[in-house]
Amino acid sequence: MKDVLEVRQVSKVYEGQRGVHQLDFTMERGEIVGFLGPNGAGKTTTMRMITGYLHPTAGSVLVDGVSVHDQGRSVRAKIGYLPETPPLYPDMTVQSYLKFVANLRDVPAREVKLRVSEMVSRLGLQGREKQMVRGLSKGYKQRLGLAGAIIHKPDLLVLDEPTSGLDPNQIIEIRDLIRELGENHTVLLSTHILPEVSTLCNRMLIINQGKLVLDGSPHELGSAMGDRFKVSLEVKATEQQLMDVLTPWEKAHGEVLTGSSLTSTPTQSYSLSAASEEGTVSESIASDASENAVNAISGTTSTVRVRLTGETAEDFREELFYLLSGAGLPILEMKRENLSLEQIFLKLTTSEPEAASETAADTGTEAQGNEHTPEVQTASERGMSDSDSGEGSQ
Ligand SMILES: Nc1ncnc2c1ncn2[C@@H]1O[C@H](COP(=O)(O)OP(=O)(O)OP(=O)(O)O)[C@@H](O)[C@H]1O
Repeated sequence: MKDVLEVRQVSKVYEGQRGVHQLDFTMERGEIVGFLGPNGAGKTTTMRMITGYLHPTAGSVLVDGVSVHDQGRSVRAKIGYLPETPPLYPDMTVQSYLKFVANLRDVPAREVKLRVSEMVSRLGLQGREKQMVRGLSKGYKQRLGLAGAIIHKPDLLVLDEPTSGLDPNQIIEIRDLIRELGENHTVLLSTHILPEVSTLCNRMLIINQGKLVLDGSPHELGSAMGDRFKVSLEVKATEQQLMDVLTPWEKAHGEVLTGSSLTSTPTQSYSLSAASEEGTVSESIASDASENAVNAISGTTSTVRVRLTGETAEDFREELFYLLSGAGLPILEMKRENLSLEQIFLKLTTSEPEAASETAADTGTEAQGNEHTPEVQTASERGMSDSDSGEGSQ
């Protein structure tokens, strides 16, 4: 499929200060791409260069194969842009503003009336045509801004934080609108709201300190970053009973436990280490035979907590459920522990500049193995590593 947008080795330097550095990505027709990054990462700079409002210091931006900066006006007709603060005129009515933008965007004179009424109904502005812009709520101003951004039927829609400052109801409305717009447009959308990316976008780009550090699908990010499937488990069993069942499970995944120490000592933490780095192992076992851990099996049982890591990102919870229930060991709790989008974002954007660039280079802006991703432990990982630190401690 032909790329609607090509961003080729684009850099922007502001008075000696780096805005963005050698950005390189493309967008296919019909994609809704989330553009994420911390404050000052370079999102607005990138969007302004894509839409032709800012000249890159180096590199080029092509829309439908034509350079935005060489072919100016004709290419800009293919682009719709909603800046973070839409350029609305408070003293115009909704209708007169839309007419004004239609003329500005070279909509043929005979089509303007029809196009304005199309926008009014598409963006849910019916009944407000004669209302002054200044009297509109923020949500309706955003709708009007969106109407202005698409009135000339652009191929590519660039939205800079379109839901920023809206209340939760307005956010839902605007997201629904963006989803609808995505049916007919290719959309690049910057946001600080991570769940917005999961619900709206089929792909996301993360930028940090002016460099692209990740390009991938929000749903496959974890596995693309080498995040293997993890669960924590609380089982009503003795450790011996549990490991009788789990050791074959580990072996089936090609792993062998070494140096395991599963002696039951109430309220003490244990660690198991894997035979290899790639280990599919129960990484940490904490036995908590406090008064809450009622002995129930054979009169000698406590509850055992265990954390299992699969070899891959494949979900093994169902298999585990049948395995343990078949062995008569009740699962009291099973919790997935994979990286959330927030944790992935933090991993990629709390790195040092050079680490960030290495990550981009390593991934080729495609997420791959996590060998070079910065080591930022999550709170739960930190918790686990505390107990892990005395490997095999008893
Ligand atoms: N006109 C300018 N002159 C000088 N430096 C600028 C200018 N505009 C942006 N910058 C710098 O370029 C970098 C990227 O800024 P940009 O506004 O693109 O980031 P952003 O990701 O959009 O941030 P935010 O999420 O806060 O809107 C920042 O270091 C910023 O200070």
